[in-house]
Amino acid sequence: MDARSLKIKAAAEALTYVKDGMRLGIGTGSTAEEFVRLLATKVASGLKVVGVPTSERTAALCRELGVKLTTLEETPALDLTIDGADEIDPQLALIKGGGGALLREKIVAAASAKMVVIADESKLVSTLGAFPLPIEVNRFGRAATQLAIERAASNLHLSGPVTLRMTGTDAFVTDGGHLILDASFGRIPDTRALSDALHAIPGVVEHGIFLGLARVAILAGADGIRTLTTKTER
Ligand SMILES: O=C[C@H](O)[C@H](O)[C@H](O)COP(=O)(O)O
Repeated sequence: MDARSLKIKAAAEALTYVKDGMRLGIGTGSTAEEFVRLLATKVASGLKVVGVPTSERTAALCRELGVKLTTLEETPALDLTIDGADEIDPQLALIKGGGGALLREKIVAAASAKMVVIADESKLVSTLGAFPLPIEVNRFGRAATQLAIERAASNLHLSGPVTLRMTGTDAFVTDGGHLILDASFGRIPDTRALSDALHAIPGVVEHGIFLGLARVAILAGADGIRTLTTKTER
């Protein structure tokens, strides 16, 4: 089965969590887009939901397909967020931000009673970190912020290239107007320690380690769907 078919399978399973009247957080990325497409067909046949999109890209797709949107200002508490991930560990810690949407994704997930992650099973890893960690930083003082990130990582015995994300010859700019540094630290044994250390650096807006947010992971593979849940969800 090809990668897209697996994403569609995971997205279809996630749709079973969506109930009439729900306030949804709607993720970003190729897997989340498959979810939006399936959601839109349900909406067309009468399902009533409103969604907060986690990126301008997702917002545009929702508008195009007729999924009603709201904002966290109008709707500050959400029932359910469905989103993809770049890596998922067995405790459902995540790396996100491969598409640069990590800040809005984390705000939306944190505003939701439940977050369900959808992915193909290749995203499941025993320890996070093979995927370079996206770190969103303010444009001001970027080099100083990068140095502080490298020092904080070194204190945790982590090292590796930290590179400014580019699109062609220009720096990639997030929906919030910030830059992304991709940190290739390799395995991150203590994600909480790195998360706390990064949050303590002025200039770091947010990072792509998601802890304690996802409660369900729907993983599609050649043999079917596997659903992982956190202890609190069982
Ligand atoms: O910033 C982007 C998001 O965190 C995506 O959810 C993540 O990169 C996974 O994307 P995809 O489903 O395309 O692999």
